[in-house]
Amino acid sequence: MGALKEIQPIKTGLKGEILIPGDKSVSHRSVMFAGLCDSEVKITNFLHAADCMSTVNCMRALGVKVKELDENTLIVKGNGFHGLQEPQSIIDAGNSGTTLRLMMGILAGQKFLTTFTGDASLSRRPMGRVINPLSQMGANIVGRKENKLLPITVIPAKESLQGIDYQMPMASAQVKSAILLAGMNAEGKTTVTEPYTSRDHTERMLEGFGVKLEKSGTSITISKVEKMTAPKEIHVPGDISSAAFWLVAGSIIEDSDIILKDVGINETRTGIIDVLKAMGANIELLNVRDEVEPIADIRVRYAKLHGTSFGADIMPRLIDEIPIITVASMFAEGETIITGAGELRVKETDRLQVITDEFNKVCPCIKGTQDGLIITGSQRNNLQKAVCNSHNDHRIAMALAILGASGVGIEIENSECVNISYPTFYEILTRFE
Ligand SMILES: O=C(O)C1=C[C@@H](OP(=O)(O)O)[C@@H](O)[C@H](O)C1
Ligand SMILES: C=C(OP(=O)(O)O)C(=O)O
Repeated sequence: MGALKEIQPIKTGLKGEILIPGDKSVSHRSVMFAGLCDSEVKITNFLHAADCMSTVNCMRALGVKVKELDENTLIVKGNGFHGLQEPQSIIDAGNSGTTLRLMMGILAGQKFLTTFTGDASLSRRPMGRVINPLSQMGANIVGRKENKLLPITVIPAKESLQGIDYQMPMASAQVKSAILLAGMNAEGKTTVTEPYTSRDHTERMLEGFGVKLEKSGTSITISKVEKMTAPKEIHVPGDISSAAFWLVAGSIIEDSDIILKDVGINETRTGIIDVLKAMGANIELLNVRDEVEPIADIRVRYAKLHGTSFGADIMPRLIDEIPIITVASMFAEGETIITGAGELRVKETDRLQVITDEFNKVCPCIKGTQDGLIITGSQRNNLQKAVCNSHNDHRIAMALAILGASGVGIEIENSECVNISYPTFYEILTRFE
């Protein structure tokens, strides 16, 4: 059993400012894309967390130089678009689905062999969703359980990859990105179409690297690329998925009035703000500015929340925020009904199952459905101090911590997994105890 962490209830409202650490999705992509260029790229506000370090280690194993100037500043120097080199050993993608799935796309058209492994959680997660379309393009990728699970080996394809027109069965930025990245090494055009638009960091950032994309509705088309041109510097915006914990804490802890600094507000990620506002939250965007991604400071003040309903259409815009939205719903008046969230079953854990199993120990008010949750609210005075298990899922651990801090305290087993996406999370939380 990993570390047990006790979280104390927060007695007064949250006040002051919180600087939100760099976006995980953008951090991954910044190292991957810079590593495909031949000039030095400086990456600032890089998220120094375990998942992004899996990507750094992976790119290093492929011959890319990554220097850490300090914890959050990297200098990346690749060997050009055709300059990746065969790794000398197996690459460990750790806990990171984004690392593994996007790298499969980058490696599908390479002329050398790469084998991946990962931790127990990643070894359970479905990889057929990427291996199938890449195989249709001519890639030769093998894995356990009929090419569905880690360990996975990307074998050099006998012939060049061919573009495809692929209708994705689910909205997933990782699947979309893997296909687009493979499409950069494929003959002809590669088109992906999603049921709903997922986060578009890959598309925006590739454009920033001089790659041309055509967009139409939820379809994106890419053609073969010979060279990517790196910007000199990439500034990673703050991660709204990390800000989400404070958006909810500030909304449900009485007397709170906080400002979350430098948060990315790309509209493919801001579903959490829309849902909290629909629940009556007091959230204001300040100092909105535009870089490669739009950024703002976000002011959040305590408000009386009420229940809401939402489903598949907004899900890709808040996919990682369901655990913390569940906490908000437990404090809101009335019922919250979440549908279209089946993808949560294939994250670091089956998050729908873990939410019902663990949050109900604090207050039995959540019913799991096949693709969602039904939460009975107004539980502020019905919470018990329980010992709950994160199941090594970082977003579950942080949501449990906010649930405890906003109520009567909590003990969290396997608490250290916050290092996957937000290593300073507990440090900031204890500032308010
Ligand atoms: O592309 C990305 O950076 C991510 C996409 C999402 O996964 P899916 O594409 O599997 O939905 C999200 O859950 C994950 O945290 C990061
Ligand atoms: C699902 C997540 O990440 P990944 O798929 O990259 O492991 C997450 O961070 O919640």
